[in-house]
Formats: sequence, C-alpha cells, structure tokens
Amino acid sequence: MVAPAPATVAVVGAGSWGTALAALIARHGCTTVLWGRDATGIAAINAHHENARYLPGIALPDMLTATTDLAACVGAADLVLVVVPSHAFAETLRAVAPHRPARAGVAWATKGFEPGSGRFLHEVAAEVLGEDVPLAVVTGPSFAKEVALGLPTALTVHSDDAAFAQAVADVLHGPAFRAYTGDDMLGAELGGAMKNVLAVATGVADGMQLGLNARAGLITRGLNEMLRLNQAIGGKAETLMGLAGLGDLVLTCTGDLSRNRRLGLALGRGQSIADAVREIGQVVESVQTADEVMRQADKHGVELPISSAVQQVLHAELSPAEGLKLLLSREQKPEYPAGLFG
Ligand SMILES: NC(=O)C1=CN([C@@H]2O[C@H](COP(=O)(O)OP(=O)(O)OC[C@H]3O[C@@H](n4cnc5c(N)ncnc54)[C@H](O)[C@@H]3O)[C@@H](O)[C@H]2O)C=CC1
Ligand SMILES: O=C(CO)COP(=O)(O)O
Repeated sequence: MVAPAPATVAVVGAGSWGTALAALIARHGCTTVLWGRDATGIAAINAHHENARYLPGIALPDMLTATTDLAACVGAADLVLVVVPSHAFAETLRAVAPHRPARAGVAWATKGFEPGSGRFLHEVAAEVLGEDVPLAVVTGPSFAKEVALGLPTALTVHSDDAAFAQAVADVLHGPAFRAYTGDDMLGAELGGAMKNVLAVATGVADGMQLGLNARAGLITRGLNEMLRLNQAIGGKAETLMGLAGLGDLVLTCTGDLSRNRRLGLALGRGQSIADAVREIGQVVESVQTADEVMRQADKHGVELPISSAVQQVLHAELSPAEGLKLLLSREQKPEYPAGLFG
C-alpha cells in the first residue's frame, strides 16, 4: 500500500512556539515552511538550523525551511497553523486570507482573546476567513522548549469539523507527542486564555513565599473560576477538566518556563510590571488577557475573585499584598455552587 503523501504545512509565526511546532511537524515528515517577519532571524534559521533568539541551542530539523514571504508560504499549504501572539492574531489572519488555497483549513496555537473586544479567536477567524473554512484550536500543556527538545507532550485539537481536527492532530501526533481531539472550541480557548491569568496569581504567591498550600489552593480555586465562566459561556466542563484546562493550568502555575508565572514571581518579589515584562523579553499574554477575561466575566455576570485581583495587580491598582488580603477576607461559601457539574 502506498502511504499518503505528507501534507504541506505553513506555520505562521516564528517565535518560540511557532518554531517548536514547525520543528515537530517537520520531524514527522511533513513539508513544513515557517513564516516570520524578522528577515535576519529567518535567514539565520535557514543557515544554522537554530532559532537563536527564541530557542537557543536547540537543533532544528534540516528539512524545516523558513521564509519572510507570506504569500509563498501560505500559497503552497494544505494546512495553515497560526502561532502569533493574540494581539497580532486578527491582522495576521487578514494577511493570510488572500493567499490561502481553498483546500487549506486554518488552525492556531495562539492563547488569548482579541485585545480590546474580548472576542474569542475562533470568532475572529470565522469573521476574517468566512464561515466555511475549517478552523481548529491547538492547545494544552506544552512549553515550546520541551517540544523543541523532543520531550513527551500531550495536547488537544478542538474544532467544529471533526475531520479537520483529526487532520491537524495527525500532523502533530508522533512518537513523543500525543495529539487528542475534541469539538469544544469555546472551552478550549477559554482554558488556554484563563490559565495565563491564574499563573500570575500562583507566581505572585510563590514570589511572596506564601508556601505550597497557597499555591495548591490558588490552582484549585482558579480551576473553579474557569469552570464557572465556562459554564456561563456554554463550553463543556470536560474540556476544562482535561488538557486545555486543568493540564495547562497545572503546567503554567508550577513550571518556571512559564512567562506568565515568571511575571507573577517578579511582581511577588516587588519588581515593577514594566521591568518584569522587559526582562522576560517574550510575549506575556496575561497582561492583556486579564482585562478580556474580566470583560467576559462581567458580560456573563460571573464573579472571578482571583482573576479580578490579578487584573488589578497588573494595572497597579492593588499591590500583591493588598490583592492577597482581598482574597483572604472574602466571605465563607460552599466549595461548589449548585449545578456546576450539571
Ligand atoms: N511558548 C510557548 O511555550 C507556548 C506559547 N503559546 C502561545 O503561542 C502564542 C505565541 O507565543 P510565542 O511563540 O511563545 O511568543 P514569542 O514571544 O516567543 O514569539 C512571538 C513571535 O510573534 C511575532 N510577532 C509579534 N507580533 C507580530 C505581528 N504583529 N505580526 C507577526 N508576527 C508577530 C514575533 O516576531 C515573534 O516571532 C501566544 O499566544 C502564546 O500564548 C502556546 C503554547 C505554548
Ligand atoms: O502556554 C504555555 C504552556 O502551555 C506557555 O505558557 P507561558 O506563555 O506562560 O510561557
């Protein structure tokens, strides 16, 4: 039997996560082209098979090529995977749209909402690309560095189109990488966005040396916040109990590779937000996502005390110590509101 020809995949966004995913897909035998806007960085990837700015010291597969030519990259693709920060998501999709072949569905591994409007990214994608284009969200506990190093990882691909979710999962799945599928883009996107905000909270607590009990309490009550908002927006609870929610929450709240956790650690130690973000030097989605999570919460009338405290700390309206005091002084209540698991 003749094996099916590997798909040609365009990975749009050459930061740490785009580069790691492109390397993974290329190692699986797909023709993979990585697009980035920085000509010097792209030329260096082609010359040295390394992304020295974002994944220093990690060898990229020889088969992986990089380009600054978006039209050529997207125009040859069977599948487009967008991996830019949320603030660049809409403009990037608008640039991709005219070059996308009719056969190519669009997936993204961006985590967050459209800044300013709070729209879910699948809503943005449907508006920019049209309702008929297959769309999918790639999310779950996955630090770029570990994926680039080939360490075992599991994530999940959610789409309204089961065949497209499977096609995306197929290019990601491999010997050290498990790609699951699901049909809940709302829940999957909410989990990936909220965990970044909650990672700031546990980072702050750890930065203030509040102990392991505090960290576990924040993770668990943070999961509760995710579940409550998810229920209000119509996502599935099981999505949040899986890789897109609990899995990514645990990783990001406990792993020092997380930039959102590192922001919290720095704030908890008394550093300013501007200094911390500058030192991290990569995208820290929570800075914008906290506002958008609270916009969703207000819209749906859901109280999210931890996310709200993070938002206020990120706007320097509360110090970390004041944020903690606020959380600890809240009234007693049942752990689960009636009907949460319906
Ligand atoms: N790094 C990680 O471990 C993971 C990251 N993600 C998500 O992936 C998304 C991208 O993050 P990273 O690659 O980690 O960020 P990064 O900070 O490593 O790289 C960002 C990349 O986006 C590019 N970029 C920024 N603004 C742009 C614009 N307007 N147009 C085109 N390109 C632009 C930058 O040049 C850079 O190449 C984020 O939403 C992040 O939450 C998700 C899972 C894991
Ligand atoms: O999303 C991630 C891991 O799943 C990466 O987290 P950070 O953006 O906090 O580094």
